[in-house]
Amino acid sequence: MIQYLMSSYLGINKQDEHYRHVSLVLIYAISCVCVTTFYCFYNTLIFDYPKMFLIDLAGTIVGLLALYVLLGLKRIRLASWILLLMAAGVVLAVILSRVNANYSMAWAMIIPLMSVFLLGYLWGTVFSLGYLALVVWIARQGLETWQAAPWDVGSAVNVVAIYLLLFMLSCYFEASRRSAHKLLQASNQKLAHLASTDVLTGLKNRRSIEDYLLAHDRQPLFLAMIDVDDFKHINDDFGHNTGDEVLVALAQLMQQLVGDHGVVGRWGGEEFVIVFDDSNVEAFEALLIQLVQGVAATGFGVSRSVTISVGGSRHTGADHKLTLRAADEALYEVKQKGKNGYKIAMASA
Ligand SMILES: Nc1nc2c(ncn2[C@@H]2O[C@H](COP(=O)(O)OP(=O)(O)OP(=O)(O)O)[C@@H](O)[C@H]2O)c(=O)[nH]1
Repeated sequence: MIQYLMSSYLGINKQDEHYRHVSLVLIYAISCVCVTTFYCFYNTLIFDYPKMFLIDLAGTIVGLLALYVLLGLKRIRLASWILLLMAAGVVLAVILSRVNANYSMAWAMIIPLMSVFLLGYLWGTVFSLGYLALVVWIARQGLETWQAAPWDVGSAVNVVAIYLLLFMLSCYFEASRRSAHKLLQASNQKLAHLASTDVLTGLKNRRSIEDYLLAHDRQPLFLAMIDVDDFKHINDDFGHNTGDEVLVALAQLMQQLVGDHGVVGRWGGEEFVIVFDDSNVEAFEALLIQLVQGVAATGFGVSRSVTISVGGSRHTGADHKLTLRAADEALYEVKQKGKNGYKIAMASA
């Protein structure tokens, strides 16, 4: 339910940096409403206590207000403040009530935890320390609640020490939560990069190119399939490592020629693909000529000419697999006709 409310009202999902913080605020607001509503019934139907009923009713109203501010107005910080002030008020009421002499101060200990979790370090610290000062001041006034544990130096030191310890613990957990989230985000980014990049050339890989085509399914584009001619001979004559170096150099050259007019990817083996971000066929054809001539004119450090065959097709967004097939068929025709050339398929997909 929490997940559903968070994603539909606030657009926050589990990967979001603020997920844990906001879910805590939401859980807290819902719990407040549930508990105070239960006590509203309890203090009327089971144990008739009109004064407490009114207090419980006020708690329910404040809880609902916090929920509205959080989910309706999307004001997370304001909702956090409302909830924290409500908790601080309840704790003060407990401390000031004469009947709670034995344990009244114990309740103050939830404030440093709640303030850091709900408001973050800065305001959590300000609120927490301000509240500690208020509690100490109340204790110093006597107020007839402290006879059971007199407010002497010893008790003051102990209360302050426990309070600060809880405050530091909450800061520690908040810090570790944030750094764990940062690490997770960094490793997710790294994984996403690895999953979409070709290890040898650093170009986009096949999956990434297909995602790119799917993401541009409404925009007319051109696509080119490129195959290095007789690459097997380069490997056979100069070795696999040199073959790799040629592929890397080819990737760089193609990226340089395409520039920011499109994206270059490695389809697999000695096959590359270019998605040309323009619907102008003349510009696309000019690029293919540049590619074929540019590769043929480059040395690549091997005593053998390196050439490419290119098949192009228009992608209108219908089905990128059809576009790829059309480009592949055009490429096959170039290979059949003697390689080192290009062809643009007439049919478009
Ligand atoms: N060095 C290197 N070679 C690769 C890599 N991937 C595929 N190859 C080689 O590329 C060659 C492709 O050979 P073929 O499919 O016969 O194609 P080709 O020799 O280019 O011939 P045509 O396509 O007809 O021009 C094979 O020898 C593969 O081993 C790679 O990452 N590095």
